[in-house]
Amino acid sequence: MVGGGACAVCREAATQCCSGCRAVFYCGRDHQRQHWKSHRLHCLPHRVAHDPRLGRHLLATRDIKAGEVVAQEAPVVLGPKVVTRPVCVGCLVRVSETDWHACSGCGWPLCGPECEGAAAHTAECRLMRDKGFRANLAFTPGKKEAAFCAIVPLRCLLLKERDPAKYQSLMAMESHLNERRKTSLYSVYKHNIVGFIRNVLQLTQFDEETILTIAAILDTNCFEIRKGGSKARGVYPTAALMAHDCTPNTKHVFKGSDFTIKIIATSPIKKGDIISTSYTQALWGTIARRAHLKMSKCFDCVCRRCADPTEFGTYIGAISCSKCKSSGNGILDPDNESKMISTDPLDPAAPWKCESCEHTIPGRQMAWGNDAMKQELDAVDVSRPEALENFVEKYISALHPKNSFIVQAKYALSQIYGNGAGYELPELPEHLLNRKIELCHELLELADALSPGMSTFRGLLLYDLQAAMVVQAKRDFENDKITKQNAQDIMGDAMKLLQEASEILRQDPDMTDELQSKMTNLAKELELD
Ligand SMILES: C[S@@+](CC[C@H](N)C(=O)[O-])C[C@H]1O[C@@H](n2cnc3c(N)ncnc32)[C@H](O)[C@@H]1O
Repeated sequence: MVGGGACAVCREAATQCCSGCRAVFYCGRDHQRQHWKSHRLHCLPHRVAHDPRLGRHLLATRDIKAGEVVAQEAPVVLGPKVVTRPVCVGCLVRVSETDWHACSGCGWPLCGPECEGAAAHTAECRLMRDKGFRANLAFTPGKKEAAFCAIVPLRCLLLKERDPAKYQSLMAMESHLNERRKTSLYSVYKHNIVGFIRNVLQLTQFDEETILTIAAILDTNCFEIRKGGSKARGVYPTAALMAHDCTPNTKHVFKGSDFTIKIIATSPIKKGDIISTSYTQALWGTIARRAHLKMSKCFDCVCRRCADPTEFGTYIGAISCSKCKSSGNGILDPDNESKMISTDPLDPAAPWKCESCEHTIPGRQMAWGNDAMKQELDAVDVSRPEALENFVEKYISALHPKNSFIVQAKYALSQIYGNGAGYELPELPEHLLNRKIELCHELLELADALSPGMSTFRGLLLYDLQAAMVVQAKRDFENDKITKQNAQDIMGDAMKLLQEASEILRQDPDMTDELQSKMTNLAKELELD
């Protein structure tokens, strides 16, 4: 029981609350029973808890099944990311760098005149017009821009008058401003965000501290939104309370034009368990994930995956042991699978040691090596499969086939083969079709360990794999390589994968139509004329 409120039925002062959500109060059992019929539709299975390490977080108030909706809410504020390719400030869809509509009121990019009156944009547009400010922007094709960084902080500040309750709920969020203030990013924010709001728009009623606090609240709490052609960020007060875990038990999707977030359990969550999300990338090794979480969210992750030097047996952060690979006479043994792992993954300074010999590497050296590999992979043109294949070939022996950098390149390849322009499944040559299937199997094995259950990552891989299997089976049958029975067996297996993928992805609005038509087509193809 937390605090008190008004009884949901009679509005009298009440101290008993619903044990499911703890958000609704009752004066007694009769009114609680009476209210249950309507409340059960809204009673979500979480409550807010607090602990010294996590701060506020969400706990399950009952057992939750995989696939169940845990929470759903509209954003309190929405807008472009800090650094982004140009987007429409009305509906947040990507716009072409060279062909966009300048808002007649303030000059900011819109996708077209129809977004001139977009609700998200009207208040700031009026303000800029009143202040005589007009944005004069030019964008370079393919380049991300920092010009949009002040839009969301401005929208937050404008809430103070337009919707004080929302402003208060925003200002109550964690900011980590003291840690962030010392960073070079916040020196840039002082110039770009504080300068724009206080000097350009003359909103001098907001001091530097308030503006930077808002920027820090956004950096700590925003969800990155990717939906259809839109890329944006938004604050969702309940969803933002979810703690991070590198193997989270939820995923989220965004629905509708208001980008409502829907949080869905990816694995069964027991009553009393922490409801978690991931603030980082599943395919990064522990060094990269922990450094990213420290820099972007100001904490040291100590989750089960981070604490396990093998990362659940995947060895995704490990590298091959160079001593075991070279047999002493200068000849490399490509089949030697000995790996170096951290002696204490929660301590970045701890040495790394081979599992089979006494060879060690200082922790700092591993961190530098990771930075160097990251730079090398970032420099690869990910739209060119040959460049990615060269990267894999160059490093697969020194790293190992399931090392994070190799796996990231393999994931990019699995996306291009079968989906990229010029690499669509029906036209894919046999060797690339085989490669696609091999990559999907390898990545699925990793997903089973690192993003298990109903994660979007697993769902998309299952979906991709079945599509490739169907094309391969049809081709092999047409070329008399397999019998009709063999082909139908493979298609039957593909149908099972598609059913699982559909179960996982059915809540994703971007996938619903495609899944339905795939199921219908595959059911027809099972006939094989
Ligand atoms: C999006 S907020 C979550 C809500 C926050 N705990 C609060 O009290 O407002 C993110 C912050 O929560 C804390 N946090 C979340 N997950 C954590 C974890 N696994 N370990 C330590 N701190 C965590 C960190 O302070 C992080 O910057």
